[in-house]
Amino acid sequence: MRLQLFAPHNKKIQKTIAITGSKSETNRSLLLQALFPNIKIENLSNSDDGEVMQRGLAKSSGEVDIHHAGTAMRFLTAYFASQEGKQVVLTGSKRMQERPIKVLVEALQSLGADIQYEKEGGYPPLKIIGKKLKKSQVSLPANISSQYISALLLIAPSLENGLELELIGKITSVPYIKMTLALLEQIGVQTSFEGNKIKVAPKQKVEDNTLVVESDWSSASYFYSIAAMCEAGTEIQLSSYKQSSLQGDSVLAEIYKDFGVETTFSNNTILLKKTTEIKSEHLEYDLSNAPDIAQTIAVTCLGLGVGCHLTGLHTLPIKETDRLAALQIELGKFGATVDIDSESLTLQPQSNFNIGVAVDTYNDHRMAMAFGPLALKADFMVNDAEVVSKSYPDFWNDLKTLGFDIVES
Ligand SMILES: O=C(O)C1=C[C@@H](OP(=O)(O)O)[C@@H](O)[C@H](O)C1
Ligand SMILES: C=C(OP(=O)(O)O)C(=O)O
Repeated sequence: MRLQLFAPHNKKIQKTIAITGSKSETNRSLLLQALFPNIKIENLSNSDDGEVMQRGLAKSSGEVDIHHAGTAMRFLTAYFASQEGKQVVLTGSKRMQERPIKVLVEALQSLGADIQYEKEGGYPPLKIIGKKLKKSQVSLPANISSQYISALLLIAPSLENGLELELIGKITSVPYIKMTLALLEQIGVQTSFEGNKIKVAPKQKVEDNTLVVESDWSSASYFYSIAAMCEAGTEIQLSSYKQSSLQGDSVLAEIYKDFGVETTFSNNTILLKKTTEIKSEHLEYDLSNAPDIAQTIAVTCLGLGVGCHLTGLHTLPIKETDRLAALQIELGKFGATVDIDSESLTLQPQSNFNIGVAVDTYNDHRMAMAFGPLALKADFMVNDAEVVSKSYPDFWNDLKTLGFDIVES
């Protein structure tokens, strides 16, 4: 589906949007619920990634296909490996078969797991024969994806002696590891994270518990970008959010102050207010703790004619697509000058945009959603716009609610 996007007539937007639960919290909560069935979950994500996780957890044999969902791939690998009596082939989309999983597989194998590669070594699909894992100590590299670490931590309370992880190298995407530990703590599991060591105590049963998933901050990023590109006086209210979030992407509230967007928290909502015009001509952020908002920020900067230097982006080449390469190409279509290396992106400021461009999305929901707000500055098209369903199926409808004119072309 190709969509043509046009800006709202009124660029002083005043609207309210309800966003569903964080996909990261959802997929962790679902796994914990599979281990401890007396856990209840509220405000689940309605994303494809949440759905494939639910379907995967319901299976105990045959093929489990998690499509593009990185968290489902990594979390289910650990889950099935530790479930005696279950035997599956865990697979995913063509891209998922290019996303590395060796670090996690080797860590699980050293704990005693039976996992074999069905095709290329180091990559899905995986043949997993579930076993009772008896060992409780493992070391693994921490600089490639935090999802390997979260996957191990999530199954840790169900292992007879719990788990001790030693993390090697610089730890990436740290807030996601802390989110996993916080959810374990919420269900009564003892954890500690000191230096490069994480410990999780075993737990056979947990008290009845309801995990209330906060709405998705990565999804909120697109509304920050819209607010930043709108006229002063714009107010966009989003629910349901907390001031003390488990999601690292809540750093948006700080970052977007630089773009003239103030955030007010009240009664489980955030109000994004565009107060002032941006003053800087060049912005710099280290996004190693919040990699999923890199595309949003790059496009906001393009829209506002601001230059930026984004660092800490070393995980972007192994996400849904190589996001650094994809950004360089697609920002370039609007006339932008973009330099990339293996962990950073630099955008030069510019004031005119090419119009009528067709943005390619590379099976990456965030390529589509990050560019969406740019319709406030230039009419353009988005190819394969349905990709948004990976994390935010209602995205285009919510943009229409804000007054964007969106038609299929
Ligand atoms: O644990 C999680 O829920 C996630 C961790 C991050 O991945 P990396 O740790 O691979 O950067 C993030 O990009 C992804 O969208 C979700
Ligand atoms: C990187 C992402 O997802 P995952 O790794 O879970 O596929 C994302 O949603 O931006």
